[in-house]
Amino acid sequence: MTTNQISIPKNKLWMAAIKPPMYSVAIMPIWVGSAVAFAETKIFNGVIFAVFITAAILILAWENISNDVFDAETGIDKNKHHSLVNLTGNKQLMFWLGNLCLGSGLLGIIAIALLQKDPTVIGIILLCCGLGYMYQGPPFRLGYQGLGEILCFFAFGPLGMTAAYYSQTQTWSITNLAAAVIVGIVTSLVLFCSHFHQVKDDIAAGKRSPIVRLGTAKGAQVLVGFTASIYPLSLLLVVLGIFPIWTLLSWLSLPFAFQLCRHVLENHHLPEKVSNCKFIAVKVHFLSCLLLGLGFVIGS
Ligand SMILES: C/C(=C\COP(=O)(O)OP(=O)(O)O)CCC[C@H](C)CCC[C@H](C)CCCC(C)C
Ligand SMILES: O=C(O)C1=CC(=O)c2ccccc2C1=O
Repeated sequence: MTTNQISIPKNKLWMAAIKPPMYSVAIMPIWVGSAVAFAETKIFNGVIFAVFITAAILILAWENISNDVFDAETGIDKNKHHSLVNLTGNKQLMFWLGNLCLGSGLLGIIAIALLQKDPTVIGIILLCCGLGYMYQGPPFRLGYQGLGEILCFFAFGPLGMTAAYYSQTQTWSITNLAAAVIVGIVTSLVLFCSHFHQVKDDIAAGKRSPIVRLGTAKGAQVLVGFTASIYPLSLLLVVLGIFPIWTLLSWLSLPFAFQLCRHVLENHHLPEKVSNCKFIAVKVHFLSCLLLGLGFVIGS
């Protein structure tokens, strides 16, 4: 532990460990999927929406708590003072707390399936949880091979949003899948950003994150490409008549997208400066998804 790190107040470490802003990534697929469902069918069940959002938050809490548990086993988090395992010194407790969150989240999903008299949503969410486990759990640990962003895209994009749409309508939708591509990309951007400041620890632990593979300079260019892609993509979907014109409201997130790209292009090689880029990416994600969903509701 360096002197610098010792001086971080405990409450700040706890906030960094719990990562409250990150939970918007669990909420947005449910919001956008339900908004597309409302736009297409005029169906909205508030109880199912509220239960699904609570369940998604609990499932993401499991993902994050178990991430600290599994990372404690590989040693990659030995310098991460805001790891829940390092903060509590009790890996077993964290393991069971994570499982409690997963169990409670899945109970919410089961409740939705019972209300619908249809197990489809359970199947889709179990698939998402499977991807979440494969990201970090043995023997897979696919995140260590740089495959996390692909898993993330499918879990929060096509799968998560299909589950949300289905939970409202018990049908499927191509428009929802098109919106899921945007939500999936912007969620994976958050994960991609989280690697820039961790290159040294990742290499030491044998984790070949996308930034370890590409290098920080190329990684910054890839980030700009993917960030920029969501805006013309949404425009194209409007021009093709698949999205209502109001979905272009999501372009109001552009100032944060510019801030993100500029910040990472300038600081990709400076861990202490680039470390906050994940939270700028969360702002891009939050605003673009919030407004995308709103565009569907207003345009319906
Ligand atoms: C735990 C995640 C990232 C943290 O990664 P990392 O190990 O680099 O972090 P630290 O440096 O802080 O240690 C996120 C991983 C996301 C995963 C690929 C997919 C998760 C799927 C969810 C379980 C499904 C939720 C879906 C929802 C819509 C119901
Ligand atoms: O702690 C993190 O870095 C992340 C946590 C998390 O739950 C998540 C979910 C979806 C995309 C990215 C991330 C993280 O980066």
